[in-house]
Amino acid sequence: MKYISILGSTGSIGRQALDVIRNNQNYKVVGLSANNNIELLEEQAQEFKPNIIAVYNEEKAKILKHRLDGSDIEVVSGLEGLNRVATESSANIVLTSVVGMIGLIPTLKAIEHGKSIALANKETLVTAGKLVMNAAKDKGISIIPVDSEHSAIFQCLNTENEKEISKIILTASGGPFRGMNYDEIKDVTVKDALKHPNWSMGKKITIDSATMMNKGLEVIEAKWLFNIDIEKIDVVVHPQSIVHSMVEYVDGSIIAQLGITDMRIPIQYALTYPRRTSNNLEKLNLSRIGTLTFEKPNYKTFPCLALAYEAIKIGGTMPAVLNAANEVAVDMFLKEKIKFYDIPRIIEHTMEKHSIIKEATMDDILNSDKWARKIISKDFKG
Ligand SMILES: NC(=O)C1=CN([C@@H]2O[C@H](COP(=O)(O)OP(=O)(O)OC[C@H]3O[C@@H](n4cnc5c(N)ncnc54)[C@H](OP(=O)(O)O)[C@@H]3O)[C@@H](O)[C@H]2O)C=CC1
Ligand SMILES: CC(=O)[C@@H](O)[C@H](O)COP(=O)(O)O
Ligand SMILES: [Mn+2]
Repeated sequence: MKYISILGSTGSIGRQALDVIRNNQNYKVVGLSANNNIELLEEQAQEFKPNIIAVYNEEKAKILKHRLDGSDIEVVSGLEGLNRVATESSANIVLTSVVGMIGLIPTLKAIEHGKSIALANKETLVTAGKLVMNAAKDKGISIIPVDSEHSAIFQCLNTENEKEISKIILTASGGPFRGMNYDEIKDVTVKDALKHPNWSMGKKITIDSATMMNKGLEVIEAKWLFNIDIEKIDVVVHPQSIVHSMVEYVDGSIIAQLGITDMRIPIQYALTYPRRTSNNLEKLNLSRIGTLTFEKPNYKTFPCLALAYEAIKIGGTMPAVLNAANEVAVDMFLKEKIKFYDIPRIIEHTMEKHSIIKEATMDDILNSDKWARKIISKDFKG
């Protein structure tokens, strides 16, 4: 039996993970968490009977605590609450599926407590990849990727010699605005940007896919996860999202992982690794799909992808600044306070103003994140 805590159980990944667990008798849920959605969290708690649940929002936590009074489930709140769920003593694996850099500290705490990590929260590695991977190495714990591209690469690397890799090729759907030009995209609405062609996901990552920042964040995530030079990470647009990513070897062979667009497959793989288990999900029918196509990304129309490459090449605290600026800008776009191309404009402006710290400590990273958020509220919210 494996014991799991899920950070962000009410989100898209969290809900799908619970669905995987419903069909897998080898898992017992011991911790769950949400930000605000206490209705769903309560339902999940009643079904899975964890030892502890965390609600980030203090007021909502009080309400849920009152409702669950007399039950065996402990209700905790705030960042401290997330840390408690991440380090719950009976958990041996933690699925990090909160959105945003709020996932960083609980993930680190889980690592420090020797928990295996099933990593969906890409912002953790984007902001502090070096420190997080070093902490995992020191503790001898594994980080198994959940992000579909990284799960694919992880599977393509299995059994191969790392020295023989010539590059990693991340596939990108191109998002809802693939093939369109600046004039066609500049006035898009939030509703337009939330129409991902292939995947059903949370709002923040769906906007990231539309700007292609998602692929930029994934390039950085891949660099740290697979310990590979940024020059060896390529992006190719693959509108069908069937090839989840590829690894090219020095002899010219490319190994790819293919599958339907259902996150329950990489989630299940991360939970059952190194074994594979059967499930009731639809199987990929290649003859029905017929054609798989590939094209170059358009860095001009999607400047966020270029900004992410720039941030990781600069290194130090810059990726944390890129990430913070992106989180704030996406939130402003979702609230209809800014237009689509203001997202890369805000990120670029914030990166230009930042004085980077090269050998960054965790405090440097957290302070740079705070600095970026403050600068944006000063320069753009007036
Ligand atoms: N969805 C997908 O298919 C994929 C997602 N990912 C990555 O996985 C992560 C989660 O994405 P996704 O599931 O789509 O996101 P969602 O927005 O659907 O869910 C986010 C989860 O995090 C919780 N949360 C949000 N803010 C906070 C906070 N401040 N403190 C504590 N909890 C918080 C939410 O709680 P509440 O419900 O109460 O708001 C919810 O449980 C992201 O990093 C994303 O990039 C990676 C690959 C695919
Ligand atoms: C499902 C998943 O892993 C997402 O990150 C997805 O890849 C987003 O699609 P884009 O390729 O459009 O960014
Ligand atoms: Mn992905």
